[in-house]
Amino acid sequence: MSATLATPAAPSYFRRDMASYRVLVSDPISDKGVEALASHPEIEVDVNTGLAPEDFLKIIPDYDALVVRSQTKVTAEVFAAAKKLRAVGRAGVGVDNIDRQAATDHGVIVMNTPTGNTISTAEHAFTLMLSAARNIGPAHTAVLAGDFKAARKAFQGIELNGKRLAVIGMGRIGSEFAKRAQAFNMQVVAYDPFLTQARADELKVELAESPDIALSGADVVTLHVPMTEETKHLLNSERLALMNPGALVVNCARGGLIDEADLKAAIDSGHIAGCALDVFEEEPPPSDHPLFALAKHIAFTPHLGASTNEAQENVGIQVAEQIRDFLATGEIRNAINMPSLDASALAEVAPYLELGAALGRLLAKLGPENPDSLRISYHGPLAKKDTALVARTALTALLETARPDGQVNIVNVPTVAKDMGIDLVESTINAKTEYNELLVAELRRGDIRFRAAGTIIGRSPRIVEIDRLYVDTNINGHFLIVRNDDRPGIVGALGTLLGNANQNIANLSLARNKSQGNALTIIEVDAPLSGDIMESVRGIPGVLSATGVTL
Ligand SMILES: NC(=O)c1ccc[n+]([C@@H]2O[C@H](COP(=O)([O-])OP(=O)(O)OC[C@H]3O[C@@H](n4cnc5c(N)ncnc54)[C@H](O)[C@@H]3O)[C@@H](O)[C@H]2O)c1
Ligand SMILES: O=C(O)[C@H](O)COP(=O)(O)O
Repeated sequence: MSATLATPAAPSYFRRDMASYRVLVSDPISDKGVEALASHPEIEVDVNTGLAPEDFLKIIPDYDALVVRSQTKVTAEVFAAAKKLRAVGRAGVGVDNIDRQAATDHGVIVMNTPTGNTISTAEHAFTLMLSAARNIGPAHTAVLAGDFKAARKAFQGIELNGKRLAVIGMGRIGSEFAKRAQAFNMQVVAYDPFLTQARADELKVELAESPDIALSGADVVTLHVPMTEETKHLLNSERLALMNPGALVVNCARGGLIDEADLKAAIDSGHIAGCALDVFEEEPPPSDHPLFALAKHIAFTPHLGASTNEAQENVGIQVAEQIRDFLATGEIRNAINMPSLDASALAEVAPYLELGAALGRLLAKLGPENPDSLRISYHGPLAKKDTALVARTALTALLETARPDGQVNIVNVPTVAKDMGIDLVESTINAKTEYNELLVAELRRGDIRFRAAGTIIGRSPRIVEIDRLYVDTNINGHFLIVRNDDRPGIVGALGTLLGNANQNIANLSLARNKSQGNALTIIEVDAPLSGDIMESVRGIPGVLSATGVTL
């Protein structure tokens, strides 16, 4: 399963220079997903599910990417051990089993597949609501046990027609649940901090301004929010008390959203009729879980919301394609810890990513030490393009000089820069420049400022300005950058010195600062310049400063 990567479409800056990638799939995903990964000639896939945490820790250092569902716990300890890891793909929605901060700190991108299991999960949640309302589970068990007659008396159901349904979390799954409930003639009220009145109108649901308002007088509540510190135990005894007597609770999102002890107490008190749960605070739940003692209006499933062939094929293939494309081309889709950049946006801004990296490396050599900010401005039509990663790329290249060996990358660079006290400031400027589009990078320490700029000519990035002097140079190669008095003979002396040192000159760019009587000379050479050559350059009369830079 390994060979050489096809011609990369992405900027080299996003890829590591390596022959192949190893991907570990540590939770079961569909065969088609595994095939989509393994079909890439450069990707070697190992499917190794159900690993004990200590075994997982032992093998994770060998992998460049990891694919999980909800079982594998990708903790800070895992990220610390996973020195080669660049990406974690979640075949599903919830990422609460992945330590997002640790991933970001270690420069690992985390992606999920947000849409692949929406319908299956909404259908499952809806099925759970119907089951609890009509006692399907307990009645089924009673029939099998020969208690047909008794069960007909015991299992009086709840009709949903006309009942008030509170949907907490009106995202993808919540919205699909609401549509199905409307087909059952339920009155839907929704709470979601990101739900606009226009969207609520479009979905024909009542918009509640708070969870309490949504729950007040509700006959059923269904939860569809992510599990976070803020949403933990969002359904507790106070909120359950707001619901109508005889109400039902449905949860197909995450167990921790409900205080299970409060729920049990509310059911025991008779205020809440029952519950339908696909997820539990602890998974698997203990077999003597207090809620399992209930006899009526209950429906429990073992986290099956996304477990259909259709959903698993969707998320398995999606995650495989996302990881494959990220490793092979740098394309970023559905990332949760950095901006995404799809294939067409990536193709459009790829030359600017290369240019941003070159400007970052240049400023690291020529700009002030101990900078407090890097300012990136986008001029002309570039200002309207998807530049989200250009500034990150420039900042990464700048900081890489201080933190080599892959310690900083486009994922963790905001955190690293913050720790170093460096602000990244971006701006867009519509005013015309000499160039159609211009990318300007300026490094500052207090009042000291140093800037460089570049543009794209054809498809080639060029540096066109250094320290406000116009130049024209390539962005890759070895350069001698000299500040010198603006008088005859200096360029000749530089050429002679380099010739004597057997250094071939590939290109030369000159810029004169007439008002100050000095000039900037940029000479591209075939090989890096040694310390001795640099000393000799600095010794040429009229040379004010000289720096050797490899971009
Ligand atoms: N049981 C399963 O197998 C299964 C399957 C898929 C998803 N899930 C869970 O369902 C959750 C929802 O999935 P989705 O695809 O609809 O996600 P989504 O991102 O489309 O929707 C989540 C919504 O919750 C809202 N929200 C966030 N905090 C909130 C709060 N405090 N109160 C109210 N709303 C809040 C968001 O604004 C968003 O609209 C996931 O986070 C996942 O944990 C479970
Ligand atoms: O968040 C999700 O996508 C669901 O909880 C599905 O989890 P699973 O992939 O472990 O079934």
